[in-house]
Amino acid sequence: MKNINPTQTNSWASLSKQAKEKSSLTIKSLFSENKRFEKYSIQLEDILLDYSKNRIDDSIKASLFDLVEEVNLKSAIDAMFSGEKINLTENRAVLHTALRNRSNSPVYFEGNDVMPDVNSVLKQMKSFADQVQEGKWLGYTGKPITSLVNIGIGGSDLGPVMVTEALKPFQNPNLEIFFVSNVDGTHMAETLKKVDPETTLFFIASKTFTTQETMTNAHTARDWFLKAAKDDSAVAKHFVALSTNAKSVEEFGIDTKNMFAFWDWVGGRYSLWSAIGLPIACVIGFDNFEKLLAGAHSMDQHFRNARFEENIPVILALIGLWNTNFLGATSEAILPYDQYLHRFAAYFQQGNMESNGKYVSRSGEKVDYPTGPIIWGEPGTNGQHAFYQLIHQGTHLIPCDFIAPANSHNPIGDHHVKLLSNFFAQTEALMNGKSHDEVIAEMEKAGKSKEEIEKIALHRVFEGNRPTNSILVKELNPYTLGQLVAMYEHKIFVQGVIWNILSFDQWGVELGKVLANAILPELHGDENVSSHDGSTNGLINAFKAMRK
Ligand SMILES: O=P(O)(O)OC[C@H]1O[C@@](O)(CO)[C@@H](O)[C@@H]1O
Repeated sequence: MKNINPTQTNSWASLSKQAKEKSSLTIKSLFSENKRFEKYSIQLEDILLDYSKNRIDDSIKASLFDLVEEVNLKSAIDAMFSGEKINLTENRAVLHTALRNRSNSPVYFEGNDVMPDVNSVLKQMKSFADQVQEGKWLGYTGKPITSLVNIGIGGSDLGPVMVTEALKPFQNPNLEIFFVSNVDGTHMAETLKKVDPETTLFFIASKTFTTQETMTNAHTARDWFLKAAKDDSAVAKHFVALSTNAKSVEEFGIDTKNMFAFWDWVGGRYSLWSAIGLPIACVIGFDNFEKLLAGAHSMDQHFRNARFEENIPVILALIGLWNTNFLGATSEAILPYDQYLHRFAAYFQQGNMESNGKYVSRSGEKVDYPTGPIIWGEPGTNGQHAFYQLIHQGTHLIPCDFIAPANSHNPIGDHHVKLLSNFFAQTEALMNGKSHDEVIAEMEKAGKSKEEIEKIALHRVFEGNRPTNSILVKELNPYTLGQLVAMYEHKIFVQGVIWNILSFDQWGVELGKVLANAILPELHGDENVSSHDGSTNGLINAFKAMRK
């Protein structure tokens, strides 16, 4: 992959120039051109992306596509899919796409086709998931497993949480799944209240099998379990490991035949497609897990083969880049109008911010342009009653992705059309706003006095011109969810390439862990500490005083 500073490209210069010259460009005015919706929307199978409500005209769009040519995106895509070690600082390949390579065509890493190993783990996962689904995986007292508890954090938690919540309609009604991630004892304590050791299966999910939170929770779960089972041999029936680290799995006391492996070329935040997805497969069934993989594979094929001008992840990446680097947005909101997707934004907080929250470029220099945005969001319509005030009338530009299924799994009464009426209305309102004249006319029509109009009309004006993408999916199911997740994964990849940063390591999470390990022993005992700055010393000593 080439090492190109994007700001040195001709297209970046053109985009900068256009951003200045077209600063008064309004989205609304762009719709005077007919067929804008047709030109600025794209459909892939059952997913429609409408990106017409953005401050982008044909010449800006052309320059954005010139940019991906200048940064040689095609060779970057090929490098990733062909197993090159593009994760330079960890000297690893990035091949989560191989996990869902339903074509089974060879994928080479260091000269070896990884597909036989991928398929072998999938076969092991299927066998296990089928037993759990059919009530054939029995606990130490001979009862079928009914409660699944995933113990993991970050990419070993967020993906399985998001997917099992999103696909709740596909869950086996005889099974219940719980997730423990925080080292806060409350998370484990509250979960253990809900499960029975005789019928509970624990998934210890950790790529490294060293993460403090996960190992602490795993030991606590095992102690809790053995208090009831009283026999170490029972652990094998109630604990499985999802990891790349067989040695540490064995040291924990899990038989490696109960270990589901994955590989260093799978990043934690890209691992739900791997053995980390075993709890997903157990609760929705392996057939549905395969549909999830198939959806992601379909998006992979689209991403690899579609012309950039008709490439959904590339389009989303370029719109995000325009908003971030030329319109000054610092965050992006993901607003799913589907309650089942209530953890979707949280998932891509890690996916996006742990990938592109970087300030050093591939060449080791500090970048002088914004990189990864802050990702946040909540389901609609709840967000409308919480933070849409700021999105509509705040001082920040907040590009939003609205996502909704055309069909609900719960078609009760007129709920769904009400939900979707809000979905459509919000992007319309964010684009068109409401002018001062419109407000005055509205208030006059309502019989408001001149004084009242003068007093509050300005507060009721909506500037509009706030950019949004709308993503309409026929139905949220394993296949379309797989497509949506892969779509955002590739958007993030494309932006990392353009920003010339390394999207697949995460050195930024290390310092806090190291300092916490140094502080931990200081929290025991009564003596005051003085080894830190005044604030940290003061806080630690106050903590210790409060505990007496
Ligand atoms: O799966 P594991 O090795 O326990 O890591 C958990 C999470 O911790 C990190 O913050 C890396 O330390 C995330 O990247 C990762 O998903």
